[in-house]
Amino acid sequence: MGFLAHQFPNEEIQYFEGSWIASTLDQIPESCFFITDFTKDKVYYFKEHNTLENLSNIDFSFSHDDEIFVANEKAYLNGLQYFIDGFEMFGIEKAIFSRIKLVDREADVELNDVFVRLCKAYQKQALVYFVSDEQFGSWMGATPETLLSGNEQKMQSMALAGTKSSAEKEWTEKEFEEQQYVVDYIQQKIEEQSPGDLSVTKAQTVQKGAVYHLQSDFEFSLDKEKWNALLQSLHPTPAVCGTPGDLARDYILRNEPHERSFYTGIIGQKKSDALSVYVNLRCMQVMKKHFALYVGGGITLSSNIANELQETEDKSETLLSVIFD
Ligand SMILES: C=C(O[C@H]1C=CC=C(C(=O)O)[C@@H]1O)C(=O)O
Repeated sequence: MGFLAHQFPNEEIQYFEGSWIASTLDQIPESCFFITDFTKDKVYYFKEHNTLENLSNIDFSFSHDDEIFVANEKAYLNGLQYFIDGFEMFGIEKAIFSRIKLVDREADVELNDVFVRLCKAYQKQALVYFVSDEQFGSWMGATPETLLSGNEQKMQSMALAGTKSSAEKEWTEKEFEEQQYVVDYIQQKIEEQSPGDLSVTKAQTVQKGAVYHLQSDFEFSLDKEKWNALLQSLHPTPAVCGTPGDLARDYILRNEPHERSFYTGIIGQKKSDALSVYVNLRCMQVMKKHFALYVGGGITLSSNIANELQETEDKSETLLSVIFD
């Protein structure tokens, strides 16, 4: 049996029991909740059987600890230096490098409580979700990054990048540069679909959980027939992949020591007249004995590896603060 619980921003939590069906992004039903991995090779949509009251007393599927590779901090720093050193040779301007942070999952930490706390903490600004199935184990997250949402009147997207841990810190050129890559990419992909009236806001500082980012918002109108094409071409943006996109994608797949799985994939809901689709950030795989938190950061030639490590620690606070309430 598969499970799904979600809370879209400013909506109620909903809990379901049902089946997760393997598919492709082109073939998922017109109305469904779906999740993909980073490469979009693995796509699952949910077929609901029943609604549930909560996630208590359910026999979920969990991955075993030896199913994922976790680099320690020293290995992450060495890997990141090697990653940056290859940029010039491989023509990479920006790419995201990620790591898995493992924390113990004590037997007395109730998953239902963690999920409800996550929903309360991020009620207004994230898609909070829990998915579970024997095909992929259990995942939970609170992602603040809209990929594509809206309806036949107005569509929205978002360029979210650059991170700082406090409001007082100043942004540097590095963060403006990495966010601008995302703005340019999203703008180009939207314009390729010839929308009416595209507007893009200037980068603004926004707080998302434990960290602050630079965010630009896109608003436009687009015929429903073009939604799927835009969704396909938008992901992965340079907020989770890099520039140039194809090179960065291959570079990430060759150089990160772990599989990203659902982290930085797509997650959300399609309906016949509306879309609400996110990039899967600030998420974790719930293992038998651990929570495996996936966190990464945008790397450019001006990145400092110690600062990047700290940034992944800061981002992991979004989930850690609710696991250990
Ligand atoms: C890849 C992640 O964040 C992205 C979104 C916002 C800021 C980011 C950054 O500052 O690097 C990343 O592009 C992550 O949280 O794992």
